[in-house]
Amino acid sequence: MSLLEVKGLRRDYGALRAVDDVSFELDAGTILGFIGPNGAGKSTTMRILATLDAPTQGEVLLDGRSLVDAPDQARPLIGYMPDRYGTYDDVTVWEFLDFFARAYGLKGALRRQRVASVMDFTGLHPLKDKLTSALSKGMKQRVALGRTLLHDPKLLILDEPADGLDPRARIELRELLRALADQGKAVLISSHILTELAEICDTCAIIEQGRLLATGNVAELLARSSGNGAELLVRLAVGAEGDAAYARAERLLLEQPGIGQVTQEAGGLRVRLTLEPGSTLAQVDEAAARLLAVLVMAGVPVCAFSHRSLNLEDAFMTVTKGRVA
Ligand SMILES: Nc1ncnc2c1ncn2[C@@H]1O[C@H](COP(=O)(O)OP(=O)(O)OP(=O)(O)O)[C@@H](O)[C@H]1O
Repeated sequence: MSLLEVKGLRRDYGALRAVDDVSFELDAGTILGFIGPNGAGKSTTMRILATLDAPTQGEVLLDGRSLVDAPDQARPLIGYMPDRYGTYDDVTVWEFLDFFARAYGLKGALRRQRVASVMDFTGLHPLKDKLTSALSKGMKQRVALGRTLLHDPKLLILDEPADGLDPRARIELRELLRALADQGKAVLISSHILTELAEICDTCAIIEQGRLLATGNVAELLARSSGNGAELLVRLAVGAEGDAAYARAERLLLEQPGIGQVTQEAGGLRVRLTLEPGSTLAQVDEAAARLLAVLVMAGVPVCAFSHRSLNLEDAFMTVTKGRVA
């Protein structure tokens, strides 16, 4: 049995169906990325899972018990970080965490121990006497994450926690989330930053206009949505031949197996290579090498050739059509 089971969740706001028949499961010790464009229904779903809103229809089981019927019993198991979190300006980091630890009902030595352990885990100890207003965005976000951990919840629901963070703070957040999953927590994280989620998550769920379009691990999503493949960039030293060299290269490429699309751009040719679903990265590399050999042996003046494997962003763009509720 999964820690979290979401079954046929629906949320209507008047005539608008913000969440439409959403079902998924999340196991302890795993991270699920919830991906979707603006207005897709991510925050609405997360608010329901955090017991801050009730579904129009559907069921959510947390540790086997209905979160919809008994939200009070579920709350101690849940840590929720909304997309807009506040920190009070005139309190220190320690005061902020201690205040919320009291709100969670933690008392005496246990409270002190939980606040200290959360500050250790999030690396906030050196900043404990600093005013939260004086912290950087990355550090404020750590304080907010620390707040959600004080009562040691089993399920973490984090709504766009990486939004607005610089690359270093994102990497640090990623490491913290992985450590939390290793401790056995189930983590649900939403984001627009698709490539970030690919590195962070065990599985992903793509949502658009309230409906789940695809779920699975990143490799499965790729295989299902676009097939394994790569995008090649080919630049030519055209010399006297001019644009005819590009036309020649394009014709040659389109004759090769697995080439679905070739577009000419200012920087060269952008080529979509699609392999059998389930192909390995090594097979993608080999196919790219074969194409380069074909071009060179045909006398095409290739001066730059690069390829990148398709990633979650490509899967997302293929699966969603850019529709926003
Ligand atoms: N309280 C509300 N009343 C009416 N409509 C709402 C309410 N909350 C959300 N919506 C609508 O429900 C849809 C889903 O919104 P939601 O905030 O869940 O999307 P999201 O995927 O989190 O988007 P974003 O990435 O922009 O935060 C949107 O069309 C939104 O306008």
